[in-house]
Amino acid sequence: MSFFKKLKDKFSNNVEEEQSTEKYREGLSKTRTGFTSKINDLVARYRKVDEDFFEELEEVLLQADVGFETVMDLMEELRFEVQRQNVKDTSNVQSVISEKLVEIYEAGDQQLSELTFAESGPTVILMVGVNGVGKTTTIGKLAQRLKNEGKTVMLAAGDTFRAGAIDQLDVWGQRVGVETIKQSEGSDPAAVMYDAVRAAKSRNIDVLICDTAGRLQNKVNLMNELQKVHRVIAREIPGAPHEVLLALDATTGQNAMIQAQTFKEVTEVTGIVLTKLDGTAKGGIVLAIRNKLNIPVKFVGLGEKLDDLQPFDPQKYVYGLFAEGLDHEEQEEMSSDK
Ligand SMILES: Nc1nc2c(ncn2[C@@H]2O[C@H](COP(=O)(O)OP(=O)(O)OP(=O)(O)O)[C@@H](O)[C@H]2O)c(=O)[nH]1
Repeated sequence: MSFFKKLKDKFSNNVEEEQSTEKYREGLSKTRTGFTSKINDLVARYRKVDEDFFEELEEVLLQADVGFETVMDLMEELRFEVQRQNVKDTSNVQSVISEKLVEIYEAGDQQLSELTFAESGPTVILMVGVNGVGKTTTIGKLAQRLKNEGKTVMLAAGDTFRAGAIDQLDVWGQRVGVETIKQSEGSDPAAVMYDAVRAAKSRNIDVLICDTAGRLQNKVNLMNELQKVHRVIAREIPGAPHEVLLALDATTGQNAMIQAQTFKEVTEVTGIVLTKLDGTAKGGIVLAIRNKLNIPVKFVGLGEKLDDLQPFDPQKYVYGLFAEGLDHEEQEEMSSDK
């Protein structure tokens, strides 16, 4: 059975999983036009798997922001696998590429993409990231998702620096139907966090999501502010924050990688939310992040709608990358099963 057929089977008995897989397929359509279609061209042009084919494939992967080291690893494994399975025809290479991409992503701990929750009392999620990457939107979407799961949620307007950030978060809170703890613009973010943590505890809130300011201009200031916020939260709830999620804009490519490096240096990032993956043709950045930073991608933004924030799933991701690259035989195999 082909890789795609196995995946499709896995998700087809569950409506939610099927919808989520569909979101990936829709959200990755730009990447498919930019990256997957180039692979399809390559496959059509070469027919035979040889060294020239590998070299061109390497180039396509590099252009999709997959990242140098990941591409090198992938190419080495592909060469090995193609030989082992005696793949001669390029049309069979896609399935091998897909399998390897998932394998590379999943190397190590597979549970990493799940959120960590407190065993008792409020779970605190700290959202960090520079302005404009979609942090506020992500907080709103995440609040909605957690609420749908039956959890009580509260927001903390910790970005007291950027004009309008507090109101913007508050609007999201109202839209989702959760309370936002806030103070006036320019107030101390640590004081907001203190109020919010106390409120979350006294009201038995399950998850408190805290916004923070994302100024990168001054690394020392950023570090001081985040450390102070951390300290205040941890003093009120030992073990908190349970997650520090870094929001990165997928459309900014190499810049996103640099931001991740900087935040990694100033705070302990536990997961990445990769926003606007639907807005880039270079969706390979997911793999580069995993390989280069060794921080799990926990969520991906696949559009502007509330339910477009999806937990990251490497299998659905790879399905989204190649969804329309299935050959005729595979498509027929799948539709005859319906
Ligand atoms: N297409 C798409 N747009 C997104 C996604 N996430 C966020 N956006 C959009 O990106 C824009 C900026 O998001 P905001 O949350 O407002 O971010 P911001 O207020 O500029 O800055 P921060 O909150 O500081 O990050 C908004 O128009 C969002 O709708 C996504 O996954 N896909």
